[in-house]
Amino acid sequence: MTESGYRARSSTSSGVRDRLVALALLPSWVVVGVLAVAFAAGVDRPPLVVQLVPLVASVVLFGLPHGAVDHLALARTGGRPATRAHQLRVGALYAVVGGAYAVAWFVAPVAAAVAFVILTWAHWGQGDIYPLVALFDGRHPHGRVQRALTAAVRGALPMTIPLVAFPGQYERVLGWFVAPFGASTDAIGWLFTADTRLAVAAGVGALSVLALANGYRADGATTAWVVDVAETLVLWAFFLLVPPILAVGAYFSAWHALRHVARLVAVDDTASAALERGNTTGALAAFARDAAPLTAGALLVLAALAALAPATPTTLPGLVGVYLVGIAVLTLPHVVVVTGMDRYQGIW
Ligand SMILES: CC1=C(/C=C/C(C)=C/C=C/C(C)=C/C=O)C(C)(C)CCC1
Ligand SMILES: [Fe+2]
Repeated sequence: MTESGYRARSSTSSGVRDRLVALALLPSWVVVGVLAVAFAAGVDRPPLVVQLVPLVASVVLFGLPHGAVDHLALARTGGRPATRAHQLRVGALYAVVGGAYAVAWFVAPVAAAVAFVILTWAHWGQGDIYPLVALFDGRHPHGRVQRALTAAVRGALPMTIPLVAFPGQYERVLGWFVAPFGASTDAIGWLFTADTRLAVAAGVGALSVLALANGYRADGATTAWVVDVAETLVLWAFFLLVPPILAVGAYFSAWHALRHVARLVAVDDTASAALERGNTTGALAAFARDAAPLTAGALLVLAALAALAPATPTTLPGLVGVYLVGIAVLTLPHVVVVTGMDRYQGIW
């Protein structure tokens, strides 16, 4: 255990840490940075099919697969073998928790959609704490309160800044979520008004300043704090400038999922041994092998959901909407697993 409370596996040597930064953080900075600069420079908003490319790609590229190792991840993080009984327990968690949430989409689609945004806020925020704590000096964010503050900010950026900057697109995507279940966004029209957006911008702005200032006050200008400031500013710009379907799709795979994949690599002996030898492809191949069967399984869940929805969509945006509802159902149990990993590693 380190001073930060973070418990690394013994295999997470500093060499592996540097390679994890190169594997997971550099690509995310490049993707987010290049898109932010391009749209700041006045690139035209691309047609919808182009904006959908990252979301469609996330079916096989990091997005969907990042959760498909949950049956192994928790045991590995705890340093225990992922026995068949353990895998069945994780399967049961998915069936019960995911199943209940799937039913909720049919019964109360608008509430389920709002809950999905809040769930993603929490989960994407949670996902950004591990890399900050584990891959730098371990001195920021320090302690539960600071970590919760940082997570609240990180999750808020992808879920609220698009609402501030692109309310029409935001409402449209929420419409894709609920249309297959025969609902519309009329009941939550107030969310997209100028007053609400101003309040959200002010609230998330204040939260960002508070989290970074409190981090500086408590921990000083450590490497992790400097990275946190830079990432927070870049993500603000990214979500303010880049059309949200493109931005959220790119963020999902290149930022959230890739960071989780790095974490999975660090707890897997085969993958981290490959990384230690400088074999990044080998590490990713080990992840891909572990993730392949249940990525295919998740696709079956998505197909079942599309088939059972009262108004199965036939357009690409409509299908992407159902895909994201499927992701919602899979994310709730995934959050339970990741929270377990967080606890094993002393994050919370
Ligand atoms: C696409 C999109 C949206 C929502 C995306 C969500 C909620 C994605 C969740 C993904 C998860 C939870 C992945 C698993 O880690 C918004 C913000 C409504 C509007 C802008 C475009
Ligand atoms: Fe995740």
